[in-house]
Amino acid sequence: MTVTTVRDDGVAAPWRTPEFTERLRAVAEERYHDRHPFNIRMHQGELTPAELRRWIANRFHYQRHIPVKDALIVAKLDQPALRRAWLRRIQDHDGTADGEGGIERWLRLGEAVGLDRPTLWDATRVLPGVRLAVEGYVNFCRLRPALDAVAASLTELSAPSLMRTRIAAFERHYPWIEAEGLAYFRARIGQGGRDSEEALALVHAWARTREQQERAVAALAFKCEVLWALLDAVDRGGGS
Ligand SMILES: O=C(O)c1cc(C(=O)O)c2c(n1)C(=O)C(=O)c1cc(C(=O)O)[nH]c1-2
Repeated sequence: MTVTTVRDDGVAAPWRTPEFTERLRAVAEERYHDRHPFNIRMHQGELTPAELRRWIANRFHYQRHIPVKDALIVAKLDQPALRRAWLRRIQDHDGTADGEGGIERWLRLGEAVGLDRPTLWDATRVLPGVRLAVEGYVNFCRLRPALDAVAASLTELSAPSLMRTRIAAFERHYPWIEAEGLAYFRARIGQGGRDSEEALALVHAWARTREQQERAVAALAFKCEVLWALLDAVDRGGGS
């Protein structure tokens, strides 16, 4: 039970840092897509090759838009040090030259399951629900203040643990996928841990009032829904 302190002016006092952190972590854990039935089936080794290909082709649509939404966040930052830190995320995905970066690693994952690059880039396999979920996330970061957009990225608090589970599941249940194809997930363990700690520090610095703290928690809940809706669409399937 948490006690809500209301000040004399009737405005709820801000949560102290440990309670605020606890609330953010609770959302990132309890509503995270590692609990989605599709991910559970993936981890139990129950996905068919066609289902894995469907997930990889549709998740590419998310991956290719992450640097786009990060560029929208950079445009909201007015300090060189903040922009420098956030620009590194774009570099993680795009690399500094052709043949590098997270998008390249995801394309190689696609090739490891038999999806060629043009098929991933032309987006013909992208399901309507996935398109909407990704657009919802990009537009959220376009239209909301930096606090909300950065707080939404905090799903990454739970991502490193999911990456470890996923790598173990792929090695055990889907040996037909070459180990080299899993490089994307291996790289994300370190990147996700570092990104989420940096984002958490920014959210703590910027959310000074209870209203701002509640906005941050709501932004994170929204992002959990984006990831959940994306997997709902992939789970349901349809199309090729
Ligand atoms: O595979 C996943 O389950 C997963 C989840 C998330 C996430 O929690 O948002 C990201 C990623 N992967 C990812 O690869 C990634 O680059 C990434 C960036 C972000 C973000 O919101 O800025 N989330 C995620």
